[in-house]
Amino acid sequence: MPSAVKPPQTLYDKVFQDHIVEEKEDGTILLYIDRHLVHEVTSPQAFEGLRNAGRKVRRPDCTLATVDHNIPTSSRKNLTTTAKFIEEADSRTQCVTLEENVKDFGLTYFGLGDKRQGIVHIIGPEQGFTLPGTTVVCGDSHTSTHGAFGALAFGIGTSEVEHVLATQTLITRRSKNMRVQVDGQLAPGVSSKDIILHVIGVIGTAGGTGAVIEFCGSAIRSLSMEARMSICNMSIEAGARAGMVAPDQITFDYLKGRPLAPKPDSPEWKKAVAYWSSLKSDEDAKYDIDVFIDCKDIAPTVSWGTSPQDVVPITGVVPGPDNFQDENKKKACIRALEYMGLTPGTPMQDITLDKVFIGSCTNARIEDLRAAARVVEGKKIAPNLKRAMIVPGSGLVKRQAESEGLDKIFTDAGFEWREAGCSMCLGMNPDILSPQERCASTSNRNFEGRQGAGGRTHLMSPVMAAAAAIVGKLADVRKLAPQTTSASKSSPKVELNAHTEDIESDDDLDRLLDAPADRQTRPANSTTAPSSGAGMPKFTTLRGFAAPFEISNIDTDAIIPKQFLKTIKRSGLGTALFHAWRYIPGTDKENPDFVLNQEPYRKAKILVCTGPNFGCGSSREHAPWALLDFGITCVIAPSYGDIFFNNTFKNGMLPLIIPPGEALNAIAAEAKAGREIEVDLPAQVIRDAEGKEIAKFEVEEFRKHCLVNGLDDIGLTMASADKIESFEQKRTREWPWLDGSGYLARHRSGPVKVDAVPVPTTNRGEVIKEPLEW
Ligand SMILES: CC(C)[C@H](C(=O)O)[C@@H](O)C(=O)O
Ligand code: SF4
Repeated sequence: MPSAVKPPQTLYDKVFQDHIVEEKEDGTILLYIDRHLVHEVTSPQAFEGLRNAGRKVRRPDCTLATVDHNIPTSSRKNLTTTAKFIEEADSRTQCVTLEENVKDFGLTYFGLGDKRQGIVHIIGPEQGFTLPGTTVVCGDSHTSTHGAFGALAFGIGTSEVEHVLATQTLITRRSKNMRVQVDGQLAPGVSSKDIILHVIGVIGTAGGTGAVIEFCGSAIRSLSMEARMSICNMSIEAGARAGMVAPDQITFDYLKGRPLAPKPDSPEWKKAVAYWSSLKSDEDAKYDIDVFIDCKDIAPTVSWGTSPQDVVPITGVVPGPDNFQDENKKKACIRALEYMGLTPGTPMQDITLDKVFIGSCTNARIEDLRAAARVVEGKKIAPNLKRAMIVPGSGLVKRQAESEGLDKIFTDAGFEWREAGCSMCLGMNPDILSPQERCASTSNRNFEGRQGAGGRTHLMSPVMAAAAAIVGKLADVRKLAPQTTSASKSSPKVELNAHTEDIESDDDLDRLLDAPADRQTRPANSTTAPSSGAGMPKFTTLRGFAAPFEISNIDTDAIIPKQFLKTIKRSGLGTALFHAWRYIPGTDKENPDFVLNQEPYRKAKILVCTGPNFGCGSSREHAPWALLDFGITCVIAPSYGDIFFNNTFKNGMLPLIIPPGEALNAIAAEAKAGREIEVDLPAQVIRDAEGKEIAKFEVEEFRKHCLVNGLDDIGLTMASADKIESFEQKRTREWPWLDGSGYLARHRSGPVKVDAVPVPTTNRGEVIKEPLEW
């Protein structure tokens, strides 16, 4: 008798299914997390929460931490300690706090003095920490990058960081399945960055909302891992929860020999490859959304506006409001043109630049630097440029590039050659744009003020940024380097060898990686900041003024700009809320035109947005913290960025989805008239000031239950400890390579030796001589 036929599954379905610890009837799922990456910006409040509740990190062996966002990218020649090296006080505090936390909780950490340090989404894959079929999370929206390995990887907020640290699980629900199939051959000068910019141009920044995108098709299959990572990286800009690519031989070749991957050709490696090979979508698998793209329609692409969907081919012109049908889009276009200082109809190639930035977790891998260097070689950057920077994604990328002489090509051309970090991608460190400066950037976000208050960002690929640097304007790389074939088409070898720098003995390893176990139970610091350990405030009925907003795609950079992310507390962010809009630029004077500076909205408890996609972009939980601190506990909008949506619930706030139409208009009308409204969560209705019902709303049962009762997620999950434990036993049996066996084994009795340290070689196979000292 044939066994019961299983319905066809997608890649996402398979990985998700293999991580379910517990499933409730209402669809709430406790999901096991295999890999947790941690950085300095989104973790301090999470560790503080653990301390306050006297909790430990459940799986230090599955957790890897580094500093990347805040650090200067200047030379580290004179580095002695982080505390002395970082001049800016708040940045220093965040980095030093992470150092204390990794020591106290016994975590593996790549600090400033470690050549493996780098952007969190670059070091995970580089070390083989990211593996196919795993669940990977980080308090960072671009965690989607790791989906390139066939991992289910997504960004989370700080409350969820704390949840994962404490329980190694997350409470979640199934996402929709979306397929983006890209077929054909990429034309010369066109790379994976152009694919993803083009896709976002087609589907929009809310196109992937609520979905996990599987990228497939002949063009995707031909891409290297680096190129696939650039695509999955920007799934978040397409509004998706995550992006994934089915693992294949290219994936396995990339992973072979990485320190944290199973040892090459061992029985474990073979077992892992067999499992990884099964992670393909079944032929008849169903997708909720399907998008087909033909490579012949993709040209080198650049952004013109302040949203990643504002893209045109480099041969195009700046669009105007007449190019859009939708009223929201017309308004967004007018606003973007004004911010960007552009006139409709201007040829893109006539736009003059001030700065060029080649870096970020999208495009700072070795392949990106090689491609850019090919365009730049033997040329000089244009004299009108004030600054052109290359910021490698990790210390290892930097070393590899230097061993190939790429640094020389760049510096000869007039570029600065920097140390690894996030740098001008978001400018939390000193690398920023001045107001009105215009930058060609290989990063992923062109939001207002993203690279510096008033700064203007144009997104593009590394070869296009390199071409722009030479010309001094946005430029078509095909004119400059007609032979440039897409680097992304080349099938990769393991060229960037992973090192275990400075570890020569077991003692070194202990020094670097292991904190004594007793440190983990350090008593709680006293603090007034709320944390999940302290429980959540209850939400039942809320009556108050609602502030009306008509803007689309209000991103979390706008809700709270980067300069306010340097806090290690959750409180006190109310004055920073909508900072760039709320105050006259460069002053602390209120902008009288901004709604929250007007009566009665200074006392608003609710925010009503008639445009879609509220809270898109970064995972910063500082956005709900700022709203909360201002006094806003409920947001009403047609749709949300996924991570922001989650983050609000974790803070006892209610984000309501009300589709465009009569009900939303009625709420907005009450808001604009300055009349109070009432949000009744138990009854799921909204009433006007007279008590007349003006809208009904849906809310997930479990979330409602937690809000109404003020329940703490972590406490709830801890009650399922036995289920987590038995899931872990199964995991050890079926996927033994997932118990951290590299730097910090879970059940180690003595120091762990790091196996599989390959000899570093250049792309021509020549052995690199050690050491390249700073
Ligand atoms: C700081 C962090 C929360 C943020 C993110 O989640 O994306 C950052 O990496 C960004 O790119 O804006
Ligand atoms: S998007 Fe930019 S700031 Fe965010 S992790 Fe990547 S490099 Fe860092």
